[in-house]
Amino acid sequence: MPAAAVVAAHQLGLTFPTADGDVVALSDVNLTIDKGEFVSFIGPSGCGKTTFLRTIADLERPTSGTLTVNGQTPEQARRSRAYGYVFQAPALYPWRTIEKNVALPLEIMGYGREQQAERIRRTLELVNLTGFEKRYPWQLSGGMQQRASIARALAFDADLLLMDEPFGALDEIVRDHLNSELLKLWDRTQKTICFVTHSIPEAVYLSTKIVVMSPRPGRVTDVIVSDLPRERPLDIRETPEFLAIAARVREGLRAGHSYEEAV
Ligand SMILES: Nc1ncnc2c1ncn2[C@@H]1O[C@H](COP(=O)(O)OP(=O)(O)OP(=O)(O)O)[C@@H](O)[C@H]1O
Repeated sequence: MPAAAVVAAHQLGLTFPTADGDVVALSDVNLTIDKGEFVSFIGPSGCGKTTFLRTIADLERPTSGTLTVNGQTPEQARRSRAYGYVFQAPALYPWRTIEKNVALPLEIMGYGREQQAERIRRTLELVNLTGFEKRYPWQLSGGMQQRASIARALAFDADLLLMDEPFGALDEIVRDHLNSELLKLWDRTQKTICFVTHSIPEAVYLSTKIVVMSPRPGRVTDVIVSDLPRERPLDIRETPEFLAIAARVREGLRAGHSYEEAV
């Protein structure tokens, strides 16, 4: 029997009631994410990217359809610590050192001191922050802080990593560097990654699957499976294969009339 999909959405809908009427954040979303995939969600502001991630994380409840995470309800998956979450801002505690920030979920989950130390060592090594254990967040660059928050999300070995525009606030050179590091990390750890972005090149560079979304109502307008090789040097972005996928993403965004509508 094939293993259950890591994420399976079927006719998923989520409507927020507001003072100005209902906001349909997600409408009829059908999507399957298998183990080891790197899936990017791209689309203009308000198309439901964050809401979809938050629904996987059980931070929002669907109002119609179904969503399973590792074959379980999002609530069961949350209780079994199925995922790590990385936010746009690093969200590190300024009064804690880097190692103490990474230790936080481990403390909450009751890991012993030795196990904590081992996991901190391993995850800081994965994000190339060995040697920075005793530093405070403000002593690190923005890119390093974001790597520390990725380490924190990886510390308890969740197989699923949810990343909401983790590099959106960083300059392009740092972002390029972190993108190629993230791909290596993904390759080494075999995690399943859901990644929200506004950047077409970032989505194409990172993903095995690109989910194009459109607002009002928030919906999926295209799902593009990438046939780029797993090994991706940064200059792959100049190849015809890469540009063809980028063109299809752009086309999908245009087809949703995303940028023509008045806000
Ligand atoms: N708690 C809430 N209450 C009411 N409306 C909400 C709530 N959360 C999100 N929305 C609305 O749902 C829609 C989808 O929001 P969401 O944040 O998922 O979009 P997004 O694609 O992630 O946008 P961005 O790129 O700006 O982060 C938007 O219209 C938003 O205003």
